[in-house]
Amino acid sequence: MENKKELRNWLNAFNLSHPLVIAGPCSAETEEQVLNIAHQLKTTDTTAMRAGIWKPRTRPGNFEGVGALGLKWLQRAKKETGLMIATEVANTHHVDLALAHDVDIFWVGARTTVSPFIVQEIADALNGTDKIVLVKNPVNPDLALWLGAVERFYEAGIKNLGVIHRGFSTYEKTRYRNNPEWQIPIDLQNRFPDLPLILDPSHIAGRRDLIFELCQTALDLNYDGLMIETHCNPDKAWSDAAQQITPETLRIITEELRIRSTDGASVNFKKELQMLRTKIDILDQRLIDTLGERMKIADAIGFLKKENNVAILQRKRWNEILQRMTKEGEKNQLNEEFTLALFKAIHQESINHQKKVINP
Ligand SMILES: O=C(O)C(=O)C[C@]1(C(=O)O)C=C[C@@H](O)C=C1
Repeated sequence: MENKKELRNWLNAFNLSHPLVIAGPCSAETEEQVLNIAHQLKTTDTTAMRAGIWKPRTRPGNFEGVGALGLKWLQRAKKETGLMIATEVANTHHVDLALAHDVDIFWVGARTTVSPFIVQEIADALNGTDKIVLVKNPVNPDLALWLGAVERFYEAGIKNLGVIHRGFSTYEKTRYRNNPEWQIPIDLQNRFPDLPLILDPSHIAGRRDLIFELCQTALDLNYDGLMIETHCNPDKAWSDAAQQITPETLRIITEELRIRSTDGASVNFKKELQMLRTKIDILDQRLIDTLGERMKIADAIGFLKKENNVAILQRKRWNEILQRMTKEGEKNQLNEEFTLALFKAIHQESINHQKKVINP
């Protein structure tokens, strides 16, 4: 699969003056709930209503979705409001039922994207349709697996494709339910700049107070759309209550978001930007030269260790460096996590250099 302008055709056809908004409850619960939310969303920027019909839950015993019955409610919501309808499919049975109920947008969840077998089956079941298929990132931070799933749909003849960034599982507790790892969707954009990219802030945040800032970051990174969980009574939602917002909050959020242009048009902006980028280029060059010099010293230490039969890893020294550098980092307004990650990478490279010296 190669990047091409046509990948955006389905999105361009909407002719929107704002990012695409897909909104709706985590789960369809009752017909009344679905219709109530649909009518409220109709007066917002929403193009498509989402609702989970089959819910993949981490543990058994939780609410697992209303099943096919909910598709009838979605169909009615579509008829009454004109909104498109979107749901998650996780097997071919779901696909058949969603097709039979005229669902417009099919998304593949993070737990499905990890399985090439299931993705292939779903892709084959959708073959020959003109449905929009959105592929969520896999639970693990693996861009190749994510793009591989997209490619399976592409090869199966589905041309209306997009991706949804919903964050990545981590064992460590962070402020997010799923870590955004922004670098991964940025890499994805570099490879497929025309593949529509949608943010799912609800699953990244896991809590509603982070939704706005996540959406703004996405727009600052040129995302094409947002999929936001929206409920008429979020606190009483049957699943993921903490991360859902009301349609009214959705309206406020979309009104307050600042949409950026991909490049500034004014001559002054371009001049100023060029000047600042030149400064960055100079500093980047200095950084890389400095790192090169540091590795030459690591090589020299490697030779010394070899002659004296001393181990590469020197924990005491390494911890001293880490401590000193995180303090220095803070003085320079550098986030501790960043400084640690940077120096861990430098240390690893230094060890790699010494390994080559000691065991050539
Ligand atoms: O000080 C050393 O012994 C080194 O080899 C240098 C260095 C480093 O890159 O700073 C590399 C490996 C050790 O674990 C500690 C520090």
